[in-house]
Amino acid sequence: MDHLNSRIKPDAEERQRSLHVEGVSKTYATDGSVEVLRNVTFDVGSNEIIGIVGRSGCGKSTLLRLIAGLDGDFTGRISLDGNGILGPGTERGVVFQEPRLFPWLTVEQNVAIAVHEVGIPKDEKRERVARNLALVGLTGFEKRFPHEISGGMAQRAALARALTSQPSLLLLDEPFAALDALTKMQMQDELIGIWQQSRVSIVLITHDIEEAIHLCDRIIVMSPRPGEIKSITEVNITRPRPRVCAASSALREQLMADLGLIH
Ligand SMILES: Nc1ncnc2c1ncn2[C@@H]1O[C@H](COP(=O)(O)OP(=O)(O)OP(=O)(O)O)[C@@H](O)[C@H]1O
Repeated sequence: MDHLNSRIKPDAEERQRSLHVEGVSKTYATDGSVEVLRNVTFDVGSNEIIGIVGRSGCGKSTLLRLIAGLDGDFTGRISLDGNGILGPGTERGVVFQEPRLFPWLTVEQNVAIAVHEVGIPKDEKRERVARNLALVGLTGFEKRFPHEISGGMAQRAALARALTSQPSLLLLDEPFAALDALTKMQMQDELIGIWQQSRVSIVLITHDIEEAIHLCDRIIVMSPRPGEIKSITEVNITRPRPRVCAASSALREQLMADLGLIH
């Protein structure tokens, strides 16, 4: 990893490792051979929020799908808490850009899906669903159907569902991209509150540099064709983070340069 600048090198020894991604490469065989990821290596520490930013098509969603266990066709190694990832599992919660709620189920039933198959007593299931709905601010909306709530509330329900299986890692694929600017900022702050309470590790994929700076402990910039890690940058801004400050402006400029948007 010599190409990574020392200012941005993660201090892996000091972090209790949660997710370990090592030398991951991925080629899609559809329509010829497309190399989407090349030799991607990074760690996510316990309770850490890692952001992944990169231009459209650089393989961010593909990488998230591999970590989620939705696609096992890759080379390299991905492990969580020392266990190799062989498929989807309850220790990983995933939230996509769209909430993906079942329209015929209530908010509460949609969230309960996460613990449907898990062998835990009914009372505990009910308690977990209620606790996570409260955590995302949806207490009182349990009986509503998805068409009876706003986009922000639907995304909160998706977050509650992802948290209800008590994952050690949350995988968020542009979770706020479809929301209006004000709801998005509110949800970002709420996510920090949820993270502080649940102490889950988070991998956040985003197009939004400001969002990455506001939320993440470290930010990975990926370069396209094939998707490779260009830089990993530590965000040294104390929480609660101001939306605008000298440090965030400097970081924004650096990330834009890493993305090739400015020279
Ligand atoms: N199932 C597939 N078969 C073939 N090629 C694919 C498949 N899925 C994705 N790709 C290609 O892989 C590349 C990376 O796609 P991916 O969705 O991972 O990128 P991304 O960085 O998440 O993009 P965006 O920011 O636009 O969501 C793209 O060129 C895409 O066309």
